[in-house]
Amino acid sequence: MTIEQVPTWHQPSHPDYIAVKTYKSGSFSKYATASTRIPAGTTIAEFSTAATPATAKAYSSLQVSETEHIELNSDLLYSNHSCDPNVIFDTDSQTVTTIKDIEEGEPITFNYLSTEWDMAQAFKCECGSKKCLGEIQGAKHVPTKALAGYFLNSHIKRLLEKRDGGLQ
Ligand SMILES: C[S@@+](CC[C@H](N)C(=O)[O-])C[C@H]1O[C@@H](n2cnc3c(N)ncnc32)[C@H](O)[C@@H]1O
Repeated sequence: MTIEQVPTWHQPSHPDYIAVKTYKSGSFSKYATASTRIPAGTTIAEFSTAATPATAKAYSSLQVSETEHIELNSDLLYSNHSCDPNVIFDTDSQTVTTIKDIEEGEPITFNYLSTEWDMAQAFKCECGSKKCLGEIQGAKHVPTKALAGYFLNSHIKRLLEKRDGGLQ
């Protein structure tokens, strides 16, 4: 298992929108929540500000192109995956935007399959959504039709097209 990253940034990094909470003991127990009610369509962060190139993909990195990964170096790291997410990480504009109204205290989640092709560390999803996809390993491991209806970043669309002709 990849070692958890010790925060090197000033916390909280995005207090206007994000409060980090802990929900269990042990590894990977932190999660980002809304520090206030956030309406749909709100850009809550620009991740280029603090991000640095990742030397290797890791549980903490975000894939931003077919070959590049970054470390976010902010509380955005604690955004968990959901198969029914409420924000998108747009790697072209390098912004995080809400796609639903999010109530104060609600987890901030995005679809890791929208950024990650073949993850360094797979996990069994605990999002609890009715449409939960189960094991999350990256878009490479998911049938194309299961990704229909999700926001996908341009590099994931290109990789799907190379794999099997794109969304069908
Ligand atoms: C970038 S971290 C997200 C923050 C993480 N919860 C933490 O405390 O560092 C990604 C890791 O969080 C866990 N994780 C994220 N979303 C999850 C989910 N829906 N179900 C189970 N584990 C999840 C997995 O261990 C994953 O490798």
